[in-house]
Amino acid sequence: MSQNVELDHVSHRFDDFVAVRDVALDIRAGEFFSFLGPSGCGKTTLLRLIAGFIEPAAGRIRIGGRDMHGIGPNRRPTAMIFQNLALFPLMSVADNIAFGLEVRGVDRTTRRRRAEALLELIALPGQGDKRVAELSGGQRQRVAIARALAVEPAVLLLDEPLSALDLKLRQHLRAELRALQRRTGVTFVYITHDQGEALAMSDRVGVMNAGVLQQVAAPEVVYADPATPFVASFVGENNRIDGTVRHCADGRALLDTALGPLVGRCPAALAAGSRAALFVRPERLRPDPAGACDNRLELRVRTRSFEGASVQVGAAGADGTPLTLALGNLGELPALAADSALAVGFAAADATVLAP
Ligand SMILES: Nc1ncnc2c1ncn2[C@@H]1O[C@H](COP(=O)(O)OP(=O)(O)OP(=O)(O)O)[C@@H](O)[C@H]1O
Repeated sequence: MSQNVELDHVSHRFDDFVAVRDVALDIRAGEFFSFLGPSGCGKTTLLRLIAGFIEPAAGRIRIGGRDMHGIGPNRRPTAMIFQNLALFPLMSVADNIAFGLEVRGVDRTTRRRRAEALLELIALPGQGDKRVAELSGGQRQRVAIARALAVEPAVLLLDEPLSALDLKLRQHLRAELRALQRRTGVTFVYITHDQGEALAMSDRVGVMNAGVLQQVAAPEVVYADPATPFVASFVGENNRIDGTVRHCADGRALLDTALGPLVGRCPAALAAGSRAALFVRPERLRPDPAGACDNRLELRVRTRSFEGASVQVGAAGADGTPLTLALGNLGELPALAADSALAVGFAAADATVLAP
């Protein structure tokens, strides 16, 4: 059974330092939710607040509608998986998985049965008698997840559980973790500084910076419709062009920039004369010699790097503003010699204009 997690204006401070600032959010029952943000932004603190290792300085946390104030970690319907898995290396895999059940006084036969069912779930059937020390990194990861699921938590809290693994394995386990979450229906609250991980696995992502939750939305929305300049820059590659608002109406803003006038979508109204930044993704810029797009930039090529599926082009405007283009490797690629002129265009609908 899964439950929702309600963060009702939660704040936390360490002495004078505010680590989590007024976070208000309802994580839905059965959702895969990720908190994404740079190191030190308060993700772990938030997870520890939900787990009950620390109590919020202000605000309330409710799980399944129940106020968690004063309820210790082992009495909450949560289980947590840490970065360093803290498995017992010399114990068998089955005993590791059943450890939490043993602590709760569950009898041996039930423990064994439950461990075997979980070994099936994590695709390690019949491996219960192996020692943890005999398993690969990825297998240990799955055992740690099985151990956390053994006590049937309503909410599983995961603190960067893949960060110690190599890239290939991490990518493989992303898909597995996602499938496991779907199969069990348990609410997953995942924290990571890896945006690829958060985007690939989550139903919704909460992007954090300096203790503040900046945006909560589906991965596609966070990528295509960033709510703040921080989200626009932190999630994926982005080009930023600063300027002054000439006018803003009907969700569109015209910006005067050193690269000429540019138009983009603006999610929030901007006052004429105010400073703003236009963001456009590298894959949304394309060579546009005929000037067919809403926006046109006259650039000079600086670098060209062939990356297999795409070619990354580093370029700059007359004022030195750096821009990156990602051209899909779909046909003949332009030669783009260093220092050659390059006219680039993009659609207004593909650019977001935000107040700094
Ligand atoms: N026990 C503590 N005492 C004092 N300051 C702390 C304590 N725990 C965390 N902090 C501070 O609070 C801020 C948030 O820390 P937190 O561990 O939540 O960040 P994080 O986003 O999880 O970072 P990372 O990805 O590096 O783990 C940091 O600036 C950190 O130095």
